[in-house]
Parts: sequence; structure tokens; C-alpha cells
Amino acid sequence: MIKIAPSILAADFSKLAEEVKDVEKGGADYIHIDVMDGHFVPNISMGPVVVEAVRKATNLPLDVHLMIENPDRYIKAFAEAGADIITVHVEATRHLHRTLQEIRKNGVKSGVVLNPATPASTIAHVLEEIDMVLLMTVNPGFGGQAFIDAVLPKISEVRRMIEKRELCIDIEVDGGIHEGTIIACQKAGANVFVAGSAIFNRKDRHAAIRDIRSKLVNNE
Ligand SMILES: O=C(CO)[C@@H](O)[C@H](O)COP(=O)(O)O
Repeated sequence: MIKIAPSILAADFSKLAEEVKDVEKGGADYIHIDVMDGHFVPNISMGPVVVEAVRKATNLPLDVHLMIENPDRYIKAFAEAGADIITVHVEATRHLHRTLQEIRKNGVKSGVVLNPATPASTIAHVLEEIDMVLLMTVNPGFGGQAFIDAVLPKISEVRRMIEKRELCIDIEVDGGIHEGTIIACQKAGANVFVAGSAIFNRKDRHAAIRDIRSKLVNNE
């Protein structure tokens, strides 16, 4: 199932509810929320109060990407704030298997994130515990960066790992996703596409979502 997930990091925060409603109307499938702690990544963004505010603005699933050290401390808070999917970084999580189980215990779908430099083999032991793998196609921390092509073989590798074990797990890609990069990601095996600047930097967000989606095969 193809999903388009606008990343609100690139939205206008002075009218966040309007921005979220606009992309929902324009055909978004998820709302992607980037949580940064100024420690795991060199930037600070939003926390559970923003997730709570976005929850009130839309019925779309909220896909919450935790770019924070020791995410265990905040899983309950993000679940209570209204997250539907919580993803944690392999590189920032001390006891990954336990953390992923904790996410599901809180009634939320669980996902694991890999930085561009992190090999696919690091998640082989947790595939049964997850609903989604998020493969970063930029180094996390900022919007508007250039897509790293070298991640493409890892997308195919993760897709093969999932198929070999006959699991039903989404592969999401995030960073530098736009009309020119999305096709290669789909061909490699991704089915969930995060886009920040490619959507929010355009005046007509409905057209932006439509244009991105139109590049994909089986795009319903
Ligand atoms: O997680 C991140 C950045 O760390 C992303 O979600 C960005 O927000 C994507 O922005 P674009 O590359 O699409 O502008």
C-alpha cells in the first residue's frame, strides 16, 4: 500500500492546524512528525504537546519519528498525545527489542529507523516486533537536504529480508524525497514516502501531493 506522509517540519507553524488540514484535503495518507532533542541530532523541534495539537486537527494516522536519545522515556507521552506509529532509531536505543515491545504495549504501531550509515543487519533480530522500517535517505536533523543515492541498495536489502520471513512490514523513506527521487525508492522496495519541502514549499500542496503520487506505480 502506497502512503504519502507530509513532514510538518517544513510547514508554517504559525498556522499548523490549517497546514495539516490542507494536506489531509490534498490526499495525504499520514502526517509525519519529526521529534528532535538537540542531542541525538543537532536540532530541536517539537514534543508531545505539538502531537496533541495535530491530533485535534486531523483524523489521519500520526507517524511520529523520534530522533532522541533513550526514547523509552517518552513513548507513553507520545502515545497518550495521539501518535499512531512511533519510530525509534537503532543508533539511539539501548535495548531495541524491549523498546519496540513497549511501543506496542502502549497500543501504537512500532517502527525502527536506520541512519544512512547503519547497515540493514542491525534490525534482523527485531523484524517480528515492527510494523514499519524507516530508512533515512539523508542524515537526520534538518529538512531540505539532498537525497543520498547510496541508500537505495539498503532499501532493496530490507525488502528482501522482509519477504524472506513472509512478514508484513512497510518500508518508509525520508529525506530529499521529491518527484525526481521517489521512483527509485519505490523500485527499490519502499512504499511509504515522507516529503517535507517538496510539499510545504509549494503554494498548492494538493498539486504537490498529486505530482509526487503520479510518479508512482500502483499509486492508489
Ligand atoms: O526527519 C527528517 C529530517 O531529519 C525529515 O522528515 C525531513 O523533515 C524531511 O524533509 P525534506 O527532506 O523532505 O525537506
